[in-house]
Amino acid sequence: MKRGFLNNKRNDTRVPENKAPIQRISVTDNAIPNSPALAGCSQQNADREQLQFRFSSVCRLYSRDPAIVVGDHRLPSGSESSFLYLPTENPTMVFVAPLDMVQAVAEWDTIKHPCAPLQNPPFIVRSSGSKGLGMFASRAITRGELIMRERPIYVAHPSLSILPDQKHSFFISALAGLSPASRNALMLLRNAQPETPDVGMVRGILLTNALAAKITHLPNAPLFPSVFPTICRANHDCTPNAHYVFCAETFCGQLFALHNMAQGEEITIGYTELAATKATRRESLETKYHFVCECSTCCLPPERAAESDRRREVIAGYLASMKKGEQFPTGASLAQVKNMMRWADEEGLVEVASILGISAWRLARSSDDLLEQVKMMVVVINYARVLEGKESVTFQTLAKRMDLSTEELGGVLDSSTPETLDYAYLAQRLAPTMAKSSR
Ligand SMILES: C[S@@+](CC[C@H](N)C(=O)[O-])C[C@H]1O[C@@H](n2cnc3c(N)ncnc32)[C@H](O)[C@@H]1O
Repeated sequence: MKRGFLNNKRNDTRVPENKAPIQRISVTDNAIPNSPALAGCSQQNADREQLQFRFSSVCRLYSRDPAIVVGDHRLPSGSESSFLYLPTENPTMVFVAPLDMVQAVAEWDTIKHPCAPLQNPPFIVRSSGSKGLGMFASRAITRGELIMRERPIYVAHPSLSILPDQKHSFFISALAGLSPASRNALMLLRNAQPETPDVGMVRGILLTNALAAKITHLPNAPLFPSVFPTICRANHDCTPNAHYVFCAETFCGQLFALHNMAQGEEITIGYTELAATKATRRESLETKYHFVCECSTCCLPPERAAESDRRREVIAGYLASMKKGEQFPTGASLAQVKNMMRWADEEGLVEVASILGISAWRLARSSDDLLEQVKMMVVVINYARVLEGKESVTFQTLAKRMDLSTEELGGVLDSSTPETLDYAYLAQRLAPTMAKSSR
């Protein structure tokens, strides 16, 4: 048991001054939402059934609409953690963070309303053999198509998602105010983590399934580990055919198709850095997710595997030098980056190719080569459409920079072979905008 856990005499149950227009209620100990969530829920197996989802006895209701509960200061996180349940009538999501962040998110009106479910999403969830469950295309899917969009069930500040799981006390309180349906969905997810004193069942589920959410509305916020009931069923592949991206505007996780898929094909995402050798990828997957990857890239014949490793390693080196804050490493040439983009494309690594595309675009801009700038801009905008969809802020911002009418932009994007585009015409059309943006 954590030393001093029971002897903690701290009775200061004050919460910071409420700046937000949140309907704060008078704070009394044990005043927790009268949620059906307290009733406990049926679980996948006996262990899971034994968990009783109750707020810790000194969690306090801070606001009823939206429902915010200030965590018991004796919980492992200390007094900082708060739980925001949204929407209030049927809480399908809990947002776990320090109170000021919870308040900021609670003020953000759009997330109080559930996102509209996709009509007839093109997949089913079924067994994928030794991998457990997986997502499979229920019809042909086209590159760039939105496969799934859904709200997370659990979103936590990273400092609160790495807490030790002794007796599950923190997580049990965090999940207590969720609707039984949401809590069940979370508890039914796979737990691939070996049990240790610090990694119990709930934390194991979170570690196995969490995907990153970039909450752009919170300035300088880190990436929030987030758990989704369906998207988290997607298995890993070192050449995935789908891309997960979080949309802060709708507060939804989204899955986009990176390649055309046939009916019955498994829908996969990348859990780890894909611009890396097979040995590095496998080591990372084994450490974090406890499986040995046997995807088709990991099972290539030796010669092709060596070539794939060589390409991915060169790209990894380039990306690593970019991460040091450079737009492109000193001495990088456009031809070199375009060659790596071709490799990434041939490897089927769309996200990697798009990052290289941005670097190539910047190199073209620095060289004042208008035609190359336009070519790279078209490449980058096409990748943005495939990876994040036309509604995304990334795509919209890039489209704005193209300064084309919707019709012209449509022509640029719908061209199945960008090589046949009339770049000279485009360069002429875009010259004034380019001149402005490089100033
Ligand atoms: C987020 S879950 C994916 C969905 C999971 N298969 C299920 O049944 O819900 C991640 C876990 O699925 C399994 N998994 C995912 N991709 C795999 C792969 N390529 N090979 C083997 N197991 C995999 C591993 O146990 C991993 O820790």
